[in-house]
Amino acid sequence: MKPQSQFLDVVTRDEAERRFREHLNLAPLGRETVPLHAALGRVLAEDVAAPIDVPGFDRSNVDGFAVQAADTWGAMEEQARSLALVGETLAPGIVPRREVAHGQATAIATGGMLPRGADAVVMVEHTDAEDGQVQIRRAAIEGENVSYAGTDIARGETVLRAGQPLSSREIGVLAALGLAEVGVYRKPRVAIFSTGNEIVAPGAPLPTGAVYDSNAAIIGAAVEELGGLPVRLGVIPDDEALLSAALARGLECDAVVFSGGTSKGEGDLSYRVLAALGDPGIVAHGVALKPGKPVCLAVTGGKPVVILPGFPTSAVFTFHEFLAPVIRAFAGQPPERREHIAATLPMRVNSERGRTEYLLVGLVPTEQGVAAYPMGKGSGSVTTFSSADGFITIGQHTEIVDAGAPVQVQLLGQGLDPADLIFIGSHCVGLDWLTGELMRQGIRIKAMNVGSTGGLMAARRGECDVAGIHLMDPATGVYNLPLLTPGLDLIPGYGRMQGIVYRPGDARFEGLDAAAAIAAATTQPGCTMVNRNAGSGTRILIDRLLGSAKPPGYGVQTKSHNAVAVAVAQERADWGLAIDTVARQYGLGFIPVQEERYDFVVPKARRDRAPVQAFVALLQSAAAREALRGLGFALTTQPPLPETRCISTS
Ligand SMILES: Nc1nc2c(c(=O)[nH]1)N[C@H]1C(S)=C(S)[C@@H](COP(=O)(O)OP(=O)(O)OC[C@H]3O[C@@H](n4cnc5c(N)ncnc54)[C@H](O)[C@@H]3O)O[C@H]1N2
Ligand code: MOO
Repeated sequence: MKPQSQFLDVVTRDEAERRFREHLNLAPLGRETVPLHAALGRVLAEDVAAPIDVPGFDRSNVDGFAVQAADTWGAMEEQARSLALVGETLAPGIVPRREVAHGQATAIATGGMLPRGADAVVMVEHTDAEDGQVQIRRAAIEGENVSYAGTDIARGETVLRAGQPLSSREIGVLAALGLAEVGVYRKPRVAIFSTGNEIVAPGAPLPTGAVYDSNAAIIGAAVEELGGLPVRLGVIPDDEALLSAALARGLECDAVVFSGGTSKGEGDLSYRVLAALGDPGIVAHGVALKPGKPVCLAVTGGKPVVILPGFPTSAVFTFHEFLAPVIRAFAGQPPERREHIAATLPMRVNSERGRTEYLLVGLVPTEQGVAAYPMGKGSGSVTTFSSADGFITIGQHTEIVDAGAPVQVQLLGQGLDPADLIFIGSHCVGLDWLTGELMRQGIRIKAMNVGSTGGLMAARRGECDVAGIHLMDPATGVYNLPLLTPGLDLIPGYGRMQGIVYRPGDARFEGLDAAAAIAAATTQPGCTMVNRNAGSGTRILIDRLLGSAKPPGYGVQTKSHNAVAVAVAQERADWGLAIDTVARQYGLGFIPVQEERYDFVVPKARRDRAPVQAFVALLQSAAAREALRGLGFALTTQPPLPETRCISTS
């Protein structure tokens, strides 16, 4: 076997950033003029000084009569002052011709231009006009109901400054000044592509073993969010000539970013293509970061060129860490303001020594403050980044962060927006249906899938409203109920039939009952199983069925019903245990073994919260029961009576 080249120079995050920025000019790239209607979201490239006064004349704010205030003094309801009308009506846009002298008044509309001599306007409600006279029934003071010229914006005043992002409000100001176009920073053009023979553009069919290109979509949208213009070059196969050509096209833009093939494995060509760049070329390849270790940073002729690791979480993190601030600066956007909040880690976390680790977390408000749940699905996950609220940084010298440790969470969005109802526990498509219905009722839901045991722990700590669990007590064989502790209620859920899954037509299983199928599975040579993780209810059932037998594949411990089904469908294994709803999804054969209970644990202290009650009511509704039955779950025919529906332990 040919020796693998290793990362030659793994540097710290800060050192990588220093080297990268040393060769970049973090300033706007240039400016252009755009019409006002195209200015939304752009960044002003120049200070804007008002070319006119706004308003441009002394303006009446009401419909009424322009007067000299002194003429109205002493006027009251029962003691009106009579003024002579000058015989002109000042609608908006009319330039007054006649002066208002002592003892006179002019009819004026809201927005009308105040005539010479007048210094106040009396509202029409406080007057009566007839025969060329107006009776004033309320006194006015000088300036009453008048906006003087330039009070809103004075000519020459700097109203907006360079660097100001333009929202609808600023655009309104520019329009009020009569500006039809505005000078903004030009958007940096960022070339984006993905590499890998296995990467397929969304919309195309997905061959087995292939992966949809999520990185280019995430990065393209992020570039737009940062004020840049993505130039999408698509998916480039693992071919050095094609990659070089894509890079050359990319370098016509202001920056180039692509993902995959940086970790120096077989077929990882990306960094080799970058190695041909000079002035100065690659500045860092390998950063002591998790996720993101294989990120490769280069600069050529002042243009940043970055290879992101292929794994989506790693790609997004390293993009935001290194390239996002550069794109912002090129676009003239102000630097990002990063908000932190203090939280507590509910469970122990192990970290890799020698790498600064960014751990994505979901935040849950509790009585004691905020709990930060690790959302770790690994660097390969696409969903972690979108469902996390923030991340904590674990220093490169820390190996363990204990449960209960205080942590600082860097928020990904603006502020913490707590949900109305928090589910922590095991995932189930039945629960997906229920949460969808609750969301339609306007209830904001946060759901974290951490497994049954994690959910039960969260409920015990009072960190969730509802934990969906399916845990068998090994001593009694009873699901869920024996595991309750004081302070928890059990809301009965539904039954999920567990059974042996196999490929339809497999003569080793077809037509057998559970006992015969297990006997066949453990005696037929080469018949391979896929196991479940220790601690799961399904694993307990598997071990009961197998007794002392350990067939091939016993050591392969997947973490979900879906993973079992996929392994069997794709022929990495011949049989396993999963629930029938999942078996049906994957078109597998199914031999029923035993029903498991999927129930809901609710902390008593949260039982009376309106969203919890809405959940319980929904669960017991006829519509929900019908829908759950339709999904293949087992429900008792009669819902339990309200008094008995919740089984308490205290
Ligand atoms: N022997 C070692 N192997 C690996 C190391 C290591 O140090 N030694 N580092 C690991 C780390 S850390 C990471 S991160 C990954 C990154 O590897 P690459 O940048 O070379 O990425 P690929 O191998 O091309 O892909 C990884 C993974 O991501 C999927 N992928 C790629 N592009 C996309 C895309 N555009 N959209 C969605 N998913 C994508 C790809 O199919 C792979 O599954 O390397 C480790 N290995
Ligand atoms: O850096 Mo990799 O991103 O640990 O998975």
